[in-house]
Amino acid sequence: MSTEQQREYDHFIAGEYVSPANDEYFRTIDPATEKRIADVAEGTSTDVDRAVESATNAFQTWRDTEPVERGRVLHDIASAIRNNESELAELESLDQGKPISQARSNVKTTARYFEYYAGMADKIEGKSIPKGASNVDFTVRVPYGVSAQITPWNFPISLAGRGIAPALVAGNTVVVKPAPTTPLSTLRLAEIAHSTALPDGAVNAVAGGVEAGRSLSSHPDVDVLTFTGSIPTGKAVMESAAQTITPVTLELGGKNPAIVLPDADMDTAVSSIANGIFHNGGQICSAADRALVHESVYDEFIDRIVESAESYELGKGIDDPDMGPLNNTDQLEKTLEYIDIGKEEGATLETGGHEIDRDGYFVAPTVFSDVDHSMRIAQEEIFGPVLSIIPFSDVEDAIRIANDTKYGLTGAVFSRDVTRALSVARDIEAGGVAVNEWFGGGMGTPFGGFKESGIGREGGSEGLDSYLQTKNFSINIG
Ligand SMILES: NC(=O)C1=CN([C@@H]2O[C@H](COP(=O)(O)OP(=O)(O)OC[C@H]3O[C@@H](n4cnc5c(N)ncnc54)[C@H](O)[C@@H]3O)[C@@H](O)[C@H]2O)C=CC1
Ligand code: BAL
Repeated sequence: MSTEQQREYDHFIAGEYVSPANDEYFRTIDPATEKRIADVAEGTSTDVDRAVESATNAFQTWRDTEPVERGRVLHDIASAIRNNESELAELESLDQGKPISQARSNVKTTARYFEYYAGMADKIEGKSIPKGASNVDFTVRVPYGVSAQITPWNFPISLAGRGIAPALVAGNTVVVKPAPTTPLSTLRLAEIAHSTALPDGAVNAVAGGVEAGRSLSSHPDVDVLTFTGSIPTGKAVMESAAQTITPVTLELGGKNPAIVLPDADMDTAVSSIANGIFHNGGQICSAADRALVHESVYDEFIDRIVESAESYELGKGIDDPDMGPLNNTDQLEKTLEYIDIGKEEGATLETGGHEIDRDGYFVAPTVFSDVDHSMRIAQEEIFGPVLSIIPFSDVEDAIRIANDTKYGLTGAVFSRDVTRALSVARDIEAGGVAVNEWFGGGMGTPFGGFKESGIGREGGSEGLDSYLQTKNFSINIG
């Protein structure tokens, strides 16, 4: 299959492509050209019912598959992903807008999730509880059943892999609903997963938007839910899940602070924060949204980060620029609106601050300085290439500003004095804090938020815990 040829995508249910129940399709377009890529099945509650039923049927077989065999299948899925790397990366770059080299890296990351969790297949252990000579008491860890996964459009394939791999290795089956503006790579991922010995129906993908998402998150036969996206939709998903007491993992937004202390290595701070806010066009929950910079290095930091922002080349993903377009019109409008808000609030626009005059959803890398932390551009998630720089004179003040939002996802501290950096990092209220780098995580790193940034963790062994429940056995041998 070539991305040039396939112009219509159906749901992937029970091991095959299936037409939508109502025979309706929506269009996904190339955000760099605004031209149609493909028509995609519009998921309704009937399609979700079929997918959940398929996952329920496959659960019986998959749960009883030997753990070591489940691990082998995950390794095979990883190999199949690697064998299709070019096609998947092209699809992702076209549909999402990101530079092709970054799309390739995301596909490799997806394969790595399957490899990482494959190794855990035969290491899912319970424990024994000492209760004396007349009793044996132990726990086992068992899958929930059907795992529903609702994914966003910023890292479509790798976030699908981050959830599907641990769900499968634990013995669950999956229904995944990708975002409507980036459905293609997830549908292909489901197909590729079934080119292995995975039982038909163990991974189902239903395309669509709010209706499909709502049907899935409120489905009575879904046993565990994973959602990545906005806080309002996360709250709606949690409310749905509450009706059936379904456990949820929520990975929501961020307004992440990077604190630059007076003794920071400026090369490291500038390059890390520029990458932290402009990578993927800033469409990352863990982006470096706010730079809190000590007044003694404030002017130097601004000059250097502006120079870096202005060096970014923008273009079509397939031409591998530094930055692609934003993914969709809503995100373009939201970003431009926040740029206007920043100007109205009185922040100083240092560079960027405008749409690029060409087809597609391109916004210039934007830097605001003299931002007061009470401004909306310092409090609300923009999800675009917009950096807010806030000066500080006292480190206690910087920590207070860093924590004064409803979010608590990530943060970073830049200083040559690692002890000092760690003591500041200790006081930042976030699920993950880096020192002298941004995006420090990996497969084994638990990722998730404090406060309204989410519930639960993804990645690492904590990411596996989300897909396992504990069962206790107590045996009287007295
Ligand atoms: N934490 C993160 O990584 C992400 C955060 N966002 C934030 O959300 C903002 C808006 O982006 P959206 O795509 O509109 O986010 P969203 O949270 O509405 O969408 C995320 C996913 O949820 C699905 N969905 C939408 N409404 C639903 C419902 N009622 N029940 C179940 N599923 C539903 C969508 O189809 C998509 O698959 C962005 O500007 C950004 O601030 C967006 C994407 C990823
Ligand atoms: N595929 C990204 C843009 C869109 O379909 O709306």
